[in-house]
Amino acid sequence: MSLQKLDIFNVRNIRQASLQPSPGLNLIYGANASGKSSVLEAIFILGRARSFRTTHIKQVVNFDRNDLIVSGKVLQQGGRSSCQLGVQFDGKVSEIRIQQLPNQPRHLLAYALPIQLIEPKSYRLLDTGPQIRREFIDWGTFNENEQFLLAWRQYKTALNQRNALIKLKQTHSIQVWNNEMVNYGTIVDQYRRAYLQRLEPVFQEFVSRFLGCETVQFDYLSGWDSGKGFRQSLDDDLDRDLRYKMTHSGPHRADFIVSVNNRLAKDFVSRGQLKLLVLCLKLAQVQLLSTHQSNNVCVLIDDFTAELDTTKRALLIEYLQAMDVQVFITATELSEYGDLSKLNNYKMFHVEHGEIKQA
Ligand SMILES: Nc1ncnc2c1ncn2[C@@H]1O[C@H](COP(=O)(O)OP(=O)(O)OP(=O)(O)O)[C@@H](O)[C@H]1O
Repeated sequence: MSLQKLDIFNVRNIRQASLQPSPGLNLIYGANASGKSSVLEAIFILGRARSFRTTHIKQVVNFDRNDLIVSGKVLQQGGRSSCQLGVQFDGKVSEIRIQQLPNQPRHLLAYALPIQLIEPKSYRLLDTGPQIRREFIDWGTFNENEQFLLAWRQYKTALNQRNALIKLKQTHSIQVWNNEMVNYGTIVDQYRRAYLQRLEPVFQEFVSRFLGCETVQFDYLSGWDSGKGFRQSLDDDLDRDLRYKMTHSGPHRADFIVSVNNRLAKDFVSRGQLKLLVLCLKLAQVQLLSTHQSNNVCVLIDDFTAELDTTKRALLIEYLQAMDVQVFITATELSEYGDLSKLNNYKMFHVEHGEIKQA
């Protein structure tokens, strides 16, 4: 998969731009506030129908306009087929078009253009609550296996029904939803565990390259008391659930822990190491997916590498090239990535006051 053409209208300070990116590395460079991150934001919108910088896409629309459009052509199956994608926001609602068909669901967009984003806030993956780590596992599991989404949706439906009964304190039919939750929740749990098991050795490889000979380990927490099992936990939790009007046990409360040399990573590694660990986690996901389905991910790296030293930056570029994925990376100076002339398949785009030109 690679984005062969990208058209942007009214995304932040970019009024209109058209790019034909390289299927390999794309370096987006320019001064501060020129619009580099906005290019990445536009690509993210094309793959997710939302922004990664704001919860309200309305803020992304150019100040002087009422709507934004991002469209693009994605080459699939090594260029044997292509798919036309479009996302339009008219100030009130977003519309997704796939192959000119209007009102398409978000998950089809996400499958057509899988995006891995690495940006300054990514370090939160190991530093804040579990929601962001569940999203991390689910991104990988979702892209690897379409069955995961089906199981997850059935689980969410059962959870919502159970929560509705709990709020009304109507417990007579709660077992029906407990059964559904256990059934689909167990499937979700198995997919996630299997995914993390495959990811762990790939992560270890990246950690060895970027951080040295540290030993890393994942521990997945299912979201219920493992000694009791899911069903028993639901039964035992009922009083507490009724009191707090919510279901406390289940894969919606899952988490995973990253340990380095048998210690909880977030509690003892330095800020710089934490960022490198997150980088390794994200690269491991990309590597795993691109082994599974050739050239399958579009990687966006925004303002993340500023804190990496020159050697690590060069290493990053080297691995990204070896993975054969499409990459968009922002930089204020061209020299930040050293001598790029030895690379194959790269293009540079200069951004100035929202105008983008291939350099
Ligand atoms: N809705 C909007 N309409 C028009 N311009 C906007 C809007 N939102 C933000 N801007 C402006 O767009 C410009 C580009 O922002 P962007 O974050 O893309 O720049 P950047 O090149 O990534 O900067 P930096 O290197 O500092 O991160 C900024 O001047 C910003 O103030």
